[in-house]
Amino acid sequence: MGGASALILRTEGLTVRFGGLTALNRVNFDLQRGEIRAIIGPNGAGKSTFFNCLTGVLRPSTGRFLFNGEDITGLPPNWISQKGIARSYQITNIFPNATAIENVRIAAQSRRHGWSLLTHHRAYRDIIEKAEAVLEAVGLRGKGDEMAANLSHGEQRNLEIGIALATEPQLLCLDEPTAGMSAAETRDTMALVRRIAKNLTILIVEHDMRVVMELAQRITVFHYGEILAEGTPEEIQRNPRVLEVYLKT
Ligand SMILES: Nc1ncnc2c1ncn2[C@@H]1O[C@H](COP(=O)(O)OP(=O)(O)OP(=O)(O)O)[C@@H](O)[C@H]1O
Repeated sequence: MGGASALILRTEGLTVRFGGLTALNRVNFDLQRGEIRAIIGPNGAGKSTFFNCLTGVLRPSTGRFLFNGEDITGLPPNWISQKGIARSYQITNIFPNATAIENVRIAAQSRRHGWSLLTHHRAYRDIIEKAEAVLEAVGLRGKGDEMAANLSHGEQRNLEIGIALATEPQLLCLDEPTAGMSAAETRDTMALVRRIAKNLTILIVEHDMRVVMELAQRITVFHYGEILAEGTPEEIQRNPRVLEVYLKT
């Protein structure tokens, strides 16, 4: 059989130290292509540090990670983005004084090398079409000309997902995508994540357990920078170690 391997991401002994503090300790983590995986764990467990390594914001102290079999440890964020890993941030990453479509278009352009408006009309048309498709995918059809600052909180969060999607990732890392959302917005965003998950692999850090249990196919639990448990939502919910250190707190 041809085609890409089932394994999209593997970390090997990923370790991050901040002075005397070990934020990630020899983490070995495998992610299958097409999965929706949640990472949970108490405050300070290392979840953000893990995302920061995968997106090139942080260089691990030791260990490495492979994306599609290629060691891309320590590459700068823009190179990692080119390889196909995108991240939607918890803290807003949008340009508030640009329109929704401009926000997505700028991200889509970052995918193209040597892009020039004057010489590549066709490419420009493609980019606009791409940006419109992305807006539609994140439920913002018809909002393209609105200033990002004027969108509701939920719409802004979905626009952030759109900005990440516009870079055409294979792996999308979502940082608390439903934080601060109303119940209705949370439901919409969960539906959105399910829709986009048909075409890519999703890694999600989320504190809202209902969201995690409903969305994720598998869950990895971090605790003090190590993987404490991994399994289906059902397995994690009845794992005594998880209950002890995490769900009860
Ligand atoms: N830049 C930094 N310098 C020093 N210590 C840091 C730095 N970033 C994170 N830490 C520490 O590393 C540990 C892991 O932090 P991290 O933010 O990865 O946890 P987390 O699981 O994402 O927590 P939360 O759920 O609160 O976001 C914590 O003890 C934190 O204080």
